[in-house]
Amino acid sequence: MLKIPFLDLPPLRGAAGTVRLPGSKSISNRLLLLAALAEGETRIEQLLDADDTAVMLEALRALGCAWHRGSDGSVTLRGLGGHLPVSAADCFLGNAGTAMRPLAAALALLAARDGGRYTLRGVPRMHERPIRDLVDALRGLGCQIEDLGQPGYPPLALCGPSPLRLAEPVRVRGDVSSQFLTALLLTLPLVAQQDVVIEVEGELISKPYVEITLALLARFGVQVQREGWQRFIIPAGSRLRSPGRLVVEGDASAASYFIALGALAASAEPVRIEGIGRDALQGDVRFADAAAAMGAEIRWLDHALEVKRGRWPLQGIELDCVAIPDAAMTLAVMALFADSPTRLTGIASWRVKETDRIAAMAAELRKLGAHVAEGLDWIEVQPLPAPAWQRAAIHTYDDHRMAMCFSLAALHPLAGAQPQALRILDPGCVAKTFPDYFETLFSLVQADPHDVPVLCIDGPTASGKGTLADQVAQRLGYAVLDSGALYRATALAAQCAGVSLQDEERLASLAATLPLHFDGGRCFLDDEDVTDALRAEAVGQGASTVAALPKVRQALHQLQLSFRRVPGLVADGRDMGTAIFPDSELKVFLTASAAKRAERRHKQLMEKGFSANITGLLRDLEERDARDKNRSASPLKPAQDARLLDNSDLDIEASVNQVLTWWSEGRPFPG
Ligand SMILES: Nc1ncnc2c1ncn2[C@@H]1O[C@H](COP(=O)(O)OP(=O)(O)OP(=O)(O)O)[C@@H](O)[C@H]1O
Ligand SMILES: Nc1ccn([C@H]2C[C@H](O)[C@@H](COP(=O)(O)O)O2)c(=O)n1
Repeated sequence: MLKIPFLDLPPLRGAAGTVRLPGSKSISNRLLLLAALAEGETRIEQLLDADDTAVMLEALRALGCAWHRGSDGSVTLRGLGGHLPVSAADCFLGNAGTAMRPLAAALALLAARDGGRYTLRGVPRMHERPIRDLVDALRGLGCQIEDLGQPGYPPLALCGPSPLRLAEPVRVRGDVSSQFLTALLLTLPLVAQQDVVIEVEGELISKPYVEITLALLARFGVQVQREGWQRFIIPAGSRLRSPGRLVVEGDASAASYFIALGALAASAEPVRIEGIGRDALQGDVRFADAAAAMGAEIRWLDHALEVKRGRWPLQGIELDCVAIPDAAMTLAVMALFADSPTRLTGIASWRVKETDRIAAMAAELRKLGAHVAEGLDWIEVQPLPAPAWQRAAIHTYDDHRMAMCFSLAALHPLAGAQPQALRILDPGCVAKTFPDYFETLFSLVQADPHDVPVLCIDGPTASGKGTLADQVAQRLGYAVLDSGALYRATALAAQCAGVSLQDEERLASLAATLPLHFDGGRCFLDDEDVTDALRAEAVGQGASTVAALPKVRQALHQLQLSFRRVPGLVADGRDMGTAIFPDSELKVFLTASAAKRAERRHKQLMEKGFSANITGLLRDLEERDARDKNRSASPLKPAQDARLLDNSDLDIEASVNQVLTWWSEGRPFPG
């Protein structure tokens, strides 16, 4: 997961491969609530593990529901059988509408029936998201609900006891959010000693989400009767009973980004999306039909779909999106790649989501250069001609879907536009529903290696290159190449195989076939973790010796180039800027006095439990400097266009900030 202020996506030109979707948010949070309220134990597999489910799980724990996570990621909940063991709790629900609405209903009804006082709060945006229609419906039933902030919005207190009035139909508006109806449907079985009737006022939106609710209630033994979409009856005696084990299907809204990716960029091999298929419960799966209408070639399978580019350019569509409100955002970005306008209607609910999505979408599409018109419940996007694409920093409004759908704009070279970086601000907001979204995207996309930015940090031993490279890479969301580790691994492998450090041929063949891989910051030769062994001074000296051999350097060249992958690379070594990535955007030559470097290395070795003598270290590093500088093959020296940074008197943070300042200066973004 990327917790960084911005992520620069390089221009992307293709896509292929397989993505396994995270569990559906809507299904996950409905199942969590049902399982917590039901009789019996429920094991939920492939539950979404993201911010919105985390706040739901924490709230359930605060309400007395015991649950545990298995090693396979499943969550098992011990159902409360409709009775809360605590009479008071304060629950923080972040910005999770799928937690706030049904919990408000459940706690209001249970407090009315059994007594108690429960409070529900969220982030500031949650306190701007209307809940009045649900609160009015619950008050109509006799529930006591206190507005703790602005009336009609969270935070709320749900209090009781108070007599419930279940004889008359409960009326709820259905034209703002279907979640109000869902909240009542999920929770009224708790008090259904008699038939309970819900009547919907206004035209119900997002009906497929209500279908999910009804299907999941059926899995918990409650068969809701309905007359069209206006009247629902929860039969007397309904009880929530655990079905035991449930599997969450993949998130259909999240699938939309990969369907669009396939439609835009998969020309040879498809993008295969696993976790939903033909019989998916979620309405957003119908996004695939909209994508097909724009030109995508889609193959439906039982539990997957495969998407390729069909018609190109895409064609604009006019679509009532009332049934696919979340996924519809992706269509607005696809519209840029079409040859006729796209008009999306029936999206009034966008105004009250994580942000005002109509306003946000229009503002950010305009930053890219698009012509956009908007109304109360519609948006119209004109195709973006190749020369009109602008370099932009996309604001994401703490809205995961803004971040995910705008990432597709990095495919602009496919529209013939000038390749340029696209900045996504606050990319970590995807944690709400898809914490690994960007990592997943990177595993599927293709870029021209020369478009993938590289930041080189070269310099003498112990100057702090590795430390600086790691921290800069973390702040940019980029990968790291510790090229010294490749020479160190060659020296270590030679030592283990009894190969002389003068035998250039054998050393080169060892280097060319090194069984080396990196995982979670650790370095492995075959299956052996050699991270610490590589740092031994003797191995460093051996590395310096083998690194002077041209054939060894040649043997490691391609391996180093292969680290240049989307979204970018920070490479540290001696010749990153001079020999391996001479076209890199920023080359830093990092130095510090020999005395400072010896001091730092001494401290570093002592901390790792190696014995070391500072005078010996100073002598060794001066010897190593001399060998690295004076060898004929790629000697240690600053590239002509390198920035020099002497960090003898700079701490790590100051060095990192200096490099990030240089980096930002070199790639300005408007706004
Ligand atoms: N600016 C700094 N101020 C103080 N200590 C630093 C600074 N930069 C790095 N260090 C410390 O110096 C030690 C050596 O740093 P590091 O391992 O990053 O150097 P290096 O240049 O990558 O070395 P090598 O080339 O041998 O791999 C580490 O313990 C690190 O924490
Ligand atoms: N690009 C590189 C990286 C490293 N070396 C050599 C020089 C060093 O003495 C040795 C170990 O590197 P370190 O881990 O200390 O950075 O490898 C090189 O020649 N070129």
